[in-house]
Amino acid sequence: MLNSFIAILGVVSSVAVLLAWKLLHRATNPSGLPLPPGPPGIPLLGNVLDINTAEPWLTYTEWREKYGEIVYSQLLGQPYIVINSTRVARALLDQRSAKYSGRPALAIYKLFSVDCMTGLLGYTDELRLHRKLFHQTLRAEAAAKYQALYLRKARELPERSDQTPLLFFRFAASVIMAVTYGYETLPQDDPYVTRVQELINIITTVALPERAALLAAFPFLARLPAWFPGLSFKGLAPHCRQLMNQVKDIPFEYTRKALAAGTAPPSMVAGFLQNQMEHAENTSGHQADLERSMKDTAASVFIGGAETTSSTLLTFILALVLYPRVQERACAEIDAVLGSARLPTFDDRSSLPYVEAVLREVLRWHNGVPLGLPHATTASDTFEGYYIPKDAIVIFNAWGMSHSSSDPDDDTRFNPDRHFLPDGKLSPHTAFTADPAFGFGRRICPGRFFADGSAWAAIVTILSVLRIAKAKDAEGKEIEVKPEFTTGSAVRPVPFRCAVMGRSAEREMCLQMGL
Ligand code: HEM
Repeated sequence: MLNSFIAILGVVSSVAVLLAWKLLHRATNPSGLPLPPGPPGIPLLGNVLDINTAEPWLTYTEWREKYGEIVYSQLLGQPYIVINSTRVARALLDQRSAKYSGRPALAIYKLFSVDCMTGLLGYTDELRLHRKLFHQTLRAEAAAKYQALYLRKARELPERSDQTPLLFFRFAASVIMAVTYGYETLPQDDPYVTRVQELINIITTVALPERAALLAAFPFLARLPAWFPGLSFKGLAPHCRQLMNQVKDIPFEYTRKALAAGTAPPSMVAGFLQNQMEHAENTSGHQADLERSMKDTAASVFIGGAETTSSTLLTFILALVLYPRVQERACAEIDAVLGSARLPTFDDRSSLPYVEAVLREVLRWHNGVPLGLPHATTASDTFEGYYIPKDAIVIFNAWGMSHSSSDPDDDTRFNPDRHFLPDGKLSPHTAFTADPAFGFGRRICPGRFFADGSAWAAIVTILSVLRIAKAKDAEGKEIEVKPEFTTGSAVRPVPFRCAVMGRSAEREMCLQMGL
């Protein structure tokens, strides 16, 4: 339906938009330099029909073979620059971040009221304020303060291991809720967690890039009713707006009340509110604005962190099922360092390099946001003889960057050994928080240190206490599992069966006794 609708609109408006685009393009390319190479496309639609919409990163990786590390394409008149190598991403997104840190202002975000989220803001003062608030709580040294919390929550995982994959979302959500609002989530059916989960489902399945491109090319569509052919997805917008408000307001008010009652533990929001109260006379003029920004930032922590962390952990379990030798080696390393009667802590981290390599490999093998979030140019630029227009959407193909060796079979293999140098030391170049999966420049993921600590705590605890294997059918035959992932802008393994068994009675005892 969406494709046919695009086609109809395309025929009607192609000539006008094509001419307008060409005029605009000529006017903004005074240098006469060529655009980066890319697929030819057809009038108006551009390259819409060339892209594998389920797994666009595969199309972009193919384009790398044909056109190179930087590719120009066009969707419905909107210029897209695809960056296919870390070399070019560092040169443009890191080193020229002043021009490459915008985000596309897409009508679909406004329609669903998610345009206030940090990840979707343009490079504005508001964004800088959000990032400052993030930095106070989530920078490397601050995130390290939560290690005890990560471990406490991770140690609840084995007890409830029959409930994967929901379990991992709840784990991520409960750590994030504690850090952001000082709120302890319920083990099941927590009302806040359920709302965020629903909101994330809507955002990741409805706000698809091709829909965004459609609304960007034809803004009037945002005003047409949801019964209009091809626009049924708009029917979810009112519910999404309502959810968004609840996700921002309810936990915020929880922390405010807890603070007033003197029962609030330290958290991002409690710290902010305390600071507001202490400096009320300085902030009175813009107190309401500041509070709105804090609400948006806090909700962005949850929305940005919960799904990404939980999909990372599900991918880890999938890797354990598919690569039992990796699991054996990681467990052997843990047993050799810990002995049998204690659980790992962050003090053990540097003595567990293979576990570290497993964590890095999870992100390299299949990260949950294969194309990251799109950047946008805020000024035109030239790079290696090519012209890059202003207001171009710039996509970095993080998946392609970690699948770029000369041996594609090796790229698709889960192999933690690739993170070791020949002398047996971990490579300094593949640190978890430096992975292209976290993005680049001024928009790099501010939650990466948090993700690093919480994911490490979860995987080392699971490896210490549990053994994950293929599930068996009624006849005792192993059920085969394929490494398949969902599609959309945020992905996770498709549901798969696995067997979860205890592997150390002594460590389980430690868990039960809270040691
Ligand atoms: C493995 C887990 C994670 C992955 C793979 C991931 C990935 C990303 C990526 C690719 C971006 C966009 C970067 C760019 O535009 O260059 C991003 C942005 C963001 N992430 Fe993460 N992230 C993860 C965990 C987290 C966590 C745990 C949090 C919060 C605690 C978080 C909060 C955010 C926010 C707020 C942004 C928007 C930043 C901005 O637009 O300036 N992320 N993340």
